[in-house]
Amino acid sequence: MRLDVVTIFPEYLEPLNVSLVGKARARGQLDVRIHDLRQWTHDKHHTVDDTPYGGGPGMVMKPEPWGEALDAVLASGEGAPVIVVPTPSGVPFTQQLAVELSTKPWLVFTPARYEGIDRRVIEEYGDRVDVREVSIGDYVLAGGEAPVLVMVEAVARLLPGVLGNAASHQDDSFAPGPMADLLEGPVYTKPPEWRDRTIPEVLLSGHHGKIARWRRDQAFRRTVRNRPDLIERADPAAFDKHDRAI
Ligand SMILES: COc1ccc(Cn2ccc3ccc(-c4cc(N)[nH]n4)cc32)cc1
Repeated sequence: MRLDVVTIFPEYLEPLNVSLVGKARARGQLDVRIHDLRQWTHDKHHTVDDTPYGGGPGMVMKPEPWGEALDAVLASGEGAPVIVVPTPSGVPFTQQLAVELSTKPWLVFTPARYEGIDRRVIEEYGDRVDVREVSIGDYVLAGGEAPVLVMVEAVARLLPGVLGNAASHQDDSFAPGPMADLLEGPVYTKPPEWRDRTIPEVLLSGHHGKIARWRRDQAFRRTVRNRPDLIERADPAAFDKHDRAI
């Protein structure tokens, strides 16, 4: 997979050089290219913003630099990428969307700042390629770079061979399967006792059936407590009489 990011803060994307994504890049599983939007400005101040038509607070990112940048990026690769535009007003970024994006050969992220990008840029490229406006949550950030870090990590970990243990994402919360739409339950490791706190006996029993049932029970309880909305939207058939008794 190729990932391009166009930003006025290239240094914000440094975390893509470390850990899971950094290792995937080093192994050649990910081709990540970070571009400074200002290289496509032509004035001495490298201007990327201007006042909004119609008035209002803040500034809007000018279309010309983005147009030159995206033309250059799209011309530098084969085929058509999916352009992902982080925005508070986008569709929710979900595990399902992460899975879909992980199947694409090329993603181009356009994290903006100020009050966002001139709408005509979205329209221009929406006429040419698949453009997705995506929100990572119902809270307001100052720009799109943090959402890019979140989305890249969520997508990269789904790529074959990127996660060390292939099973690691198969049991994910929100992934299809018996734990679908349930939150993660509690996890434990050595030592067996820490500050007078011990491990639930069932986890030491070696009885895989009981352990699986206990883990699902814990996940169900945590979901009921922290995300009852996930229970309500789930298929009732997904829960047996034991769950319903909780
Ligand atoms: C209310 O309208 C606003 C418009 C823009 C902004 C600042 N800003 C500029 C670019 C940009 C990209 C993404 C996000 C963002 C995404 C999520 N989930 N929260 N915030 C915020 C962004 C604040 C508010």
